[in-house]
Amino acid sequence: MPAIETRDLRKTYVSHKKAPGIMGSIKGLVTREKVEVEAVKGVDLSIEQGELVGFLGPNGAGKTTTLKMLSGILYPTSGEARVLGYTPSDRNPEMLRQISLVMGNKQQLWWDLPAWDSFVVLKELYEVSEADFKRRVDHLVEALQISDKVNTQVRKLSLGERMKCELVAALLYAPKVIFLDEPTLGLDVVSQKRIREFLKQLHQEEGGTFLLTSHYMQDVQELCDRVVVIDHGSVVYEGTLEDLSERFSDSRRIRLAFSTPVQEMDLVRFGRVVERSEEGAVVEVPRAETARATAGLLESLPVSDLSIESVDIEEVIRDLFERK
Ligand SMILES: Nc1ncnc2c1ncn2[C@@H]1O[C@H](COP(=O)(O)OP(=O)(O)OP(=O)(O)O)[C@@H](O)[C@H]1O
Repeated sequence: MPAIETRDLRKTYVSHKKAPGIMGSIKGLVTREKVEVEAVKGVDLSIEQGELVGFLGPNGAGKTTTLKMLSGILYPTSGEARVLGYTPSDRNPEMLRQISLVMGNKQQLWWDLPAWDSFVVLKELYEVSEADFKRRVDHLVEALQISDKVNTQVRKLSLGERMKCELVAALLYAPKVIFLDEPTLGLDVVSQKRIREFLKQLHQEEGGTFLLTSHYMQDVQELCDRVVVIDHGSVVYEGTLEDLSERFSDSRRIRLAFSTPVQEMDLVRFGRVVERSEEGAVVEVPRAETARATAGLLESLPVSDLSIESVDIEEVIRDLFERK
């Protein structure tokens, strides 16, 4: 049985538009214009236990809405969702004890208390035994290198330190399914890297099921075996990042090393020059032209080494979203 499964999952938000000003408020008491936003439009997902899947999409694609439906925060408008065999919107306590949602832009820790106090409250809420709590928190705090921070008021912590404490809070009851919505949002590169390494280690050690959204492609590249791309509420791709690049990239990059310097004008006839130095260059060519351009470069220039690369995955995804 997959850990996460959805069939034709849909969510339409309904709100009411109010005209500006006092007159608008008064008018709104009598007539209100209804506005509907179809945030998720028939999403089918199947994620096996132990998978670490990246959930990608541009702003407003419907990622957070999907994660909220999967964690039982929002009711779907229609369709089905199953997480560990439970229907999330039933909010069965057994399911809630086995899942966790971490949101980079929301916090569950009390602002005015040290993180440790929040951990203790969560321990009671999730009925974690004293021994398990101690073992688990010690392990998480050490892995995230925040042992000297957990007794400081949360509002005095840096963004990265706070996020690490949030992760401890979300994981202290050892959930089996973890939804991570932008866990590295706004963090400096060092904290981002630490969190990535931590998640990788946690996944290796415990083999939980992770569904991760991130706008940082490095998070996705380093962590996820598989990605699901959503746009305007619908899934537009499901598979590996390599296949995504194969399918949606129309070009290839030819990386060259030269035995003697080569001028830019000698390169432009083969394709777009992306980089050039005394020692080498990178030329981007249409995918169908790769063989011809490679042969031409080898024949006419002092090439000492050559390799063909796919275009950076970040660019492929940006292109994919823009194309849509
Ligand atoms: N409470 C709400 N009421 C009305 N519309 C909403 C509400 N929450 C989200 N939306 C709309 O639903 C759509 C999907 O939003 P959602 O937050 O799920 O996207 P997202 O993919 O997580 O985006 P981002 O990457 O920017 O976080 C957007 O058009 C958004 O404006």
